[in-house]
Amino acid sequence: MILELDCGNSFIKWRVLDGLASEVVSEGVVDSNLALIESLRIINALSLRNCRLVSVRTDEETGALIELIEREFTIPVVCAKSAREMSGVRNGYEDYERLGLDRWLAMLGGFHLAAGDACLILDFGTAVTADFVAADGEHLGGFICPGMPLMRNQLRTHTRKIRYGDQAAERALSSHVPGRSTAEAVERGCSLMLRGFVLTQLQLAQAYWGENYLVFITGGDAELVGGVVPDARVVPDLVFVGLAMACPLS
Ligand SMILES: Nc1ncnc2c1ncn2[C@@H]1O[C@H](COP(=O)(O)OP(=O)(O)O)[C@@H](O)[C@H]1O
Ligand SMILES: CC(C)(COP(=O)(O)O)[C@@H](O)C(=O)NCCC(=O)O
Ligand SMILES: [K+]
Repeated sequence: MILELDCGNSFIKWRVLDGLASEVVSEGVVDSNLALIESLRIINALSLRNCRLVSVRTDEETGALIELIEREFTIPVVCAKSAREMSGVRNGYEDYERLGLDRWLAMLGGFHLAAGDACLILDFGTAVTADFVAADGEHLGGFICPGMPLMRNQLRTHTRKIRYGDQAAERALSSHVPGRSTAEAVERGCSLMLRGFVLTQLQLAQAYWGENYLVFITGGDAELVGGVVPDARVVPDLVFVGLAMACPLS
């Protein structure tokens, strides 16, 4: 079995594949290294052989997680690395190592799934990112802005009176009409910012490629922009698609 990890700024997304890497045996989202180990320990008949991971955390944090996994399961761990070019995609950053590895892998996955079309890849996590990959594999660049958790927390941290609970937040997003409570006003306001961001990305993609492009949406908060792009492909495991391409296990 293969353990796959996508270590974002807030959460670790994990999944266990069968020996042939063809089926997902188990998967989850955790907020710490220890929670990850606990989630894995309770899987019946777990027999890990390899681990591959991608991380946007510091080298120290990533190193500590790798050590923990090696110690706990005695398996080799491979880590996705930056590249100037891979699987037909050319990294568009001036300094290619600065491009977030989760973005890079989502691009590899998206370009692969697009099978020759240009693509716009949108990732809704702690941060929100947009990346443009032309049909010839050229990465034109992208955008980074705060995601829902950051926008919400900034408002809470820098105002005195924006305070509300998780349940009110959840209820607030049942519609996008002007809010009549703080929770509704903030949740709907931030959600509309994300939706507006998406529409702007679509305009740009259209200016580049007309109608000839695909939109991929991924990340834990992907559902916040559900319906904004009717033709988009929502691919929750897009980073894992790219991870398998960047870290093949023989
Ligand atoms: N099972 C889950 N556990 C935690 N967060 C989740 C879960 N499912 C969806 N989310 C949403 O995902 C968001 C985080 O997205 P994610 O892509 O995991 O971020 P990152 O990669 O930056 O850690 C949270 O704001 C939360 O709303
Ligand atoms: C943009 C990101 C913070 C997104 O991280 P996430 O929200 O998925 O945790 C991450 O890809 C990152 O740290 N990138 C490095 C900076 C860059 O891509 O230019
Ligand atoms: K991510």
